[in-house]
Amino acid sequence: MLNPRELKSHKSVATLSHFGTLTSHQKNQIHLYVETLLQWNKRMNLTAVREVNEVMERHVEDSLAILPPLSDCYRSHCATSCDKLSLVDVGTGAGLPGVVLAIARPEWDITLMESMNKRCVFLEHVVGVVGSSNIQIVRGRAENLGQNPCFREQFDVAVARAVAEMRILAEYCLPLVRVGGLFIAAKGHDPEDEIKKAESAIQKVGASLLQVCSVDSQSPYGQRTVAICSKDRPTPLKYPRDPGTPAKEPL
Ligand SMILES: C[S@@+](CC[C@H](N)C(=O)[O-])C[C@H]1O[C@@H](n2cnc3c(N)ncnc32)[C@H](O)[C@@H]1O
Repeated sequence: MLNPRELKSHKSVATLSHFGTLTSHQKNQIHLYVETLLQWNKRMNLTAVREVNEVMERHVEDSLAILPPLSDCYRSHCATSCDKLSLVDVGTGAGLPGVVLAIARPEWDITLMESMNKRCVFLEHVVGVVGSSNIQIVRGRAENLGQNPCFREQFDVAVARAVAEMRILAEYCLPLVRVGGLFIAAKGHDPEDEIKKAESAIQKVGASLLQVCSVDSQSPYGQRTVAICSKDRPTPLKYPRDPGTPAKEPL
């Protein structure tokens, strides 16, 4: 079993700037999460990353790096504090960034949305191991859940990381966000072309692009950026379209 001392002895932990801001209880929860992820990864495909340090840098830091721009933008754009908010992580996979955000912000209500059953089984297990009571897991496709009144326009914030290109993400995520809320897409370096192509899709689902910001230029795995959209008006009922729509083109 990994313990915090073992992790601290790795050189690269010194560069884990966001992780360093967590309490020791939260760090322990992250260690349990990473350990369980790597154990389960031996028998199911959850991540291509195999080493603890790489999981910490690529996945944990990448997830935590979303928090400063999210909090800043929420405070300024939504004119309210982000002490309490509801957040949905669309296409969470192994729980990224959702589980990490739930650990870092135990006062937020986090919904993990994932279409693959076996990944949801892992999520149920790891949430129990970590002991986070602020997480709910919803199995299904965002396109279907976005038409369900239990989820449609119910969240203050939607996030997505490594799920699809921005045009597609706009249709998956923005119908879930309440008017006045935010959608945050975690992207790699140079997302400008992808974001430009998505402008019309973002507008069609009732939103606008607020900002694209670089969040961590120090990462050894390349620059991280987040694109932030604000939900300005209700999404027209025809969106999101059914995933079975024949020959569906991105918006
Ligand atoms: C490449 S993985 C990325 C997972 C995670 N967000 C991460 O950053 O590691 C994409 C995940 O999104 C899920 N997914 C793709 N399309 C989806 C949809 N329309 N609704 C819900 N989940 C979806 C897939 O099943 C997969 O687990």
